[in-house]
Amino acid sequence: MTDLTKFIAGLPKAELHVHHVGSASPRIVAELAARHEGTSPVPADPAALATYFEFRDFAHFIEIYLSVVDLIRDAEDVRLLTYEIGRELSRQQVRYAELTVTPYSSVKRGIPAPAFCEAIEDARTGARRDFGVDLAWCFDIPGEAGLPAAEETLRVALEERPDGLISFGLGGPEIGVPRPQFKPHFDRARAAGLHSVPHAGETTGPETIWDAIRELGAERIGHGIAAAQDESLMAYLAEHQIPLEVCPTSNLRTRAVTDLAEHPIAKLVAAGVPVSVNSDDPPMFGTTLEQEYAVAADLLGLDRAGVTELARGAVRHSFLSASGKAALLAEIDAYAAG
Ligand SMILES: O=c1[nH]cnc2c1ncn2[C@@H]1O[C@H](CO)[C@@H](O)[C@H]1O
Repeated sequence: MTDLTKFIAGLPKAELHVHHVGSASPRIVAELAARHEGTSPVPADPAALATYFEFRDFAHFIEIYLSVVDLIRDAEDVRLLTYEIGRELSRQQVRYAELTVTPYSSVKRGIPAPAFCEAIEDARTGARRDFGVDLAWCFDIPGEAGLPAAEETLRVALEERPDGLISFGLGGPEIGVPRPQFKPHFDRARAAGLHSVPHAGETTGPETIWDAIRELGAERIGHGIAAAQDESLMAYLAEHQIPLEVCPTSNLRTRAVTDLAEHPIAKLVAAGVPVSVNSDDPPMFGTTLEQEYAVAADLLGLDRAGVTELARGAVRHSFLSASGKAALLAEIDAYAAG
């Protein structure tokens, strides 16, 4: 383990772009697959999952992702999965994470919204108590399910309003899922005090990011790597300090980029675009947040001060309270000075 890797391992962190079901560890996925033996294509053997999580392209990734979503069949599955995510985050010194949760996918599979929200809130309480990790929720629309999913996601957000809910997002494929159709839903979510953080520019071009800004009022962009194709967009993101939640290994494994050496994060940073580094769906991509910091350090030529600044930036870009930000920034600074 290099000195920088050791430094990253102990560095207090915030994670802003990590998906609920996408964070299910091979052990949890295998346990759920065994519970539902014979009714799912997902292997019940953790070792076989590595092969199962190899993706031909983004559409194939979504297909595999949804096969794991099918394993989440009751509130206890939801609670177990969410609590264990807290354990894994604490192992990486993550103090705060904004977890992207897709209530529509579970409600559609028969888990009532109140039970779903109670389960994630139980896990949130447990993660804070047992692991010292503060979880917050982003409720996202699974874009491939269109307007019915948008309506239901907004209804659950506004009617259930779990304590940890802080933002409203849009995930799933971008191709064939134009962002403007969701303007009414984002308008109502923002009017209710939720932050707007849609995915855009992951698998489509800069125009999707412009739509996310102009139509959905995006305060941050999920991925947004296509901004590197549009100088005026990068200048706009830099001027208005609209951060990109960049997930380098995700982009490689879903084939959004062909080679890490070609990843546009360095171009984005050079243009002054604020970025954070995130793991997205860590077990599915064979990565961790720690590893993403190491990948970013490599791509950006960062030393200890550089990765410390990455961690500070994620805290600044987060929707933590001012006091929460101050406390975590102070902890990061104390660690870096040690
Ligand atoms: O990298 C990603 N991009 C877009 N959507 C993603 C990603 N990772 C996980 N999801 C999830 O895929 C589901 C599709 O129904 C959504 O729940 C979205 O949150």
